Amino acid sequence: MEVDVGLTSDTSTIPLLCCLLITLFVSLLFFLRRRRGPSDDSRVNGKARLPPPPGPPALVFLAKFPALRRSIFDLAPLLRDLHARHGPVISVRLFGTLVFVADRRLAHRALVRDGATFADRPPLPLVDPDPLFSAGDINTAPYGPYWRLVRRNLAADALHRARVGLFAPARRRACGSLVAGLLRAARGQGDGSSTTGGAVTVRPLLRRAMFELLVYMCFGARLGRGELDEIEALERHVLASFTAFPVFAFLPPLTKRLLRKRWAAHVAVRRRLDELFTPLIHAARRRGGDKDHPPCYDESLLALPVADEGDRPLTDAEMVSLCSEFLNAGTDTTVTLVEWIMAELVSNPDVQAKVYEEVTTGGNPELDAAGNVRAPLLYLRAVVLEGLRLHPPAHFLIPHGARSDAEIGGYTVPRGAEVNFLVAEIGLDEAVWTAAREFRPERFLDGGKGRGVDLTGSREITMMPFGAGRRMCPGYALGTHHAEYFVARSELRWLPGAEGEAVDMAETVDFTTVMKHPLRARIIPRNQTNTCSLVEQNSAEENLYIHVSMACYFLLIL
Ligand code: HEM
Repeated sequence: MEVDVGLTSDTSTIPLLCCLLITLFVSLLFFLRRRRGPSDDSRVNGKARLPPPPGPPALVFLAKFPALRRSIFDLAPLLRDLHARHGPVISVRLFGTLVFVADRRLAHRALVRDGATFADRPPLPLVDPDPLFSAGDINTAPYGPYWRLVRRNLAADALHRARVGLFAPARRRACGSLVAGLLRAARGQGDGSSTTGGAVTVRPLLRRAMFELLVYMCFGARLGRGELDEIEALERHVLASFTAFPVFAFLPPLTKRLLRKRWAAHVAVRRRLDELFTPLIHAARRRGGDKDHPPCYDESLLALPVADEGDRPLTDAEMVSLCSEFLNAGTDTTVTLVEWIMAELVSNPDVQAKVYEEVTTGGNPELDAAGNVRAPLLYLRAVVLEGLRLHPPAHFLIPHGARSDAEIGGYTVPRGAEVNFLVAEIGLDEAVWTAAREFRPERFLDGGKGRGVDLTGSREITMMPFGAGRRMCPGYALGTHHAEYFVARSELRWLPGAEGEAVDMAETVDFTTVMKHPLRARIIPRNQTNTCSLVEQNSAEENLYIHVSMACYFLLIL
C-alpha cells in the first residue's frame, strides 16, 4: 500500500498525520533508548553496577522544552536548581542519557584521570551530525587519529608560542585600529551604530578588530571591509547553527523537507564559505617562504598529510571547516572575555588605575621571537584570570561522550552518554574562592588563593574556563594572550556610559555567555603621546591644522 505523506489540500488529514508522526517518533525513541541504554552487564570495570545519577523524569525536562529552542546552554538556571536538589552529578534520560557534573573534583577525575573515557564527542541520538559545517573540524571530530592530527597541528604548530610571537605587528595593527575606531566613535565620527550620547558600544568595534586579526593569522590576507563584513556574517550563521537546537540532526530527510527554506540557507552559507575560503587557502602556496609573512594556519593545513589514510592531503572541504572553526572559536570567546573585563574595569576604577600604572611603568605584554612575554605584567595577568574565573565565556564545555560504561561520583554513566560540566559554577565554588562573586584580581597575586593557578587543570581544577584534559581548548594560550594584549592597551580611560551610571552585569547566552546589555563606555585618551600609531597620525594632522591656522591668524594681525 502506498502512503501519501505529502501535505494534501484535505486539511482533515493533518491532525491524523501529526498523531502518526508523533507515535512513530516516540516509538523510535523508545526503540533507540532500549538499544543505546546501558548494557545489561551488571558490572562496570569489574565492579558491581552502581545506580545511575539521580535526576528529574524526562517529562519535567520536556515541560521546559521551550527553553531548548536555542540550545541546551540556556538550561543553566534549571540545572542549578536540579543540582541543589539532587547533588553534584545529575542525569536526564532524553533521547539518550545527559549527565551534568557541578563538582570540581569530580570534573578533574572525569576529564583528567579518566580522560580517555570521556574524550569523545557524543553521537547525536538519531542520525549523523550536521555534515555541512562540521565535516573535518576539530571540535566535532571523534576521538581518534584524525582528531589527534588536526588538533596537534593547531596546538603545537599553528599556535606555537614562537609562531604567535611573529604576529606582533598584526596585533599592534589590530589594536591600533581598535583604539582609533573607539576614539572616532567617541567623537561621534564612527559609523553611527556604536555611539549614543558620547558613549561607545564597544563590542562591534572590538569584535571587528579581533576578527580581522584572526583572519590574518588564518589566511595571511588583509581583506577589505566588504569581504570582512561578508565573512563575519557567514561565520555568525555557522555559529548560530551550532548553538541553535540541532533541528536537522533529527530525522534529516523529514526536517530538511519541512524546513526547506532554512535548509537552503544553510547550504548557501556553506557554498559561499567554500567559494571565499578555498582561493584564500590555496594562495598560501604562493606565499610560502615569503619573509614578510609569518606562516599562517592555512599553510600548516596545506602541508598536513593524513598519515592514517595513506598520507592523503586534507580535502578543500576539511580545510574550509578548520579555518572556519579557527575564526569562530578564537573570536567570540576572546571578545566576550575582553568585554567583561573592560566592564569590570569601568566598575572598578581603582583596578583600572593599577593596570594603567603597571603598563606604563615598563611592562610589555608582547611576546619576543621565542614566544616569551617580554616583561611580565603580573597585575594585568591577575585581571585576566579573574575575568576568566568570574565571567568564563563558555558556561559549559562542548558536550563530551562516554566511550565506555564508566563511573562518576559513585554513579554509573552509560556508554554513549553525553557528559557536560558546569564551568561557571565550578569557578564560583566558595570552598575555594572567598567572596567568589566579587571581582578581586589580587587573589591571583602573591599570598592569594589563586597564585600559580593551573589553567590546564592537570594538577587540580579550581576553575576551568578552557576545560581540562584531552579536549581542553587548544587555543587557551592565544586567547589569554590576546585578552591581555587588548586590555593592556590602556592608553584610554574607560568611564561609565553616563556620569554615575552603574554597569549592568546581566548575562545572556549567545554562543558564549555575553553581557546582556553590551558595554557602553565613555572613552577618553589619557595621554596623546602614548596612543598608538593611527591615533598619533590623527593628532599630528590636527596639530598641523592648528599650527597653520595660528600662523594665518598672526599674519592677518600683522
Ligand atoms: C578566551 C578565549 C577562549 C575560551 C574561553 C575558550 C574556551 C573553550 C572551551 C571551554 C572549549 C571546550 C573544551 C571541551 O570541550 O572540553 C574549547 C574548545 C576549543 N577551542 Fe577554545 N576557547 C578560547 C579561545 C580559543 C582560540 C583562540 C582558539 C583557536 C584559534 C580555540 C580553539 C578551540 C578548539 C579547536 C576547540 C575544540 C577542541 C577539541 O575538541 O579537541 N579556542 N574552547
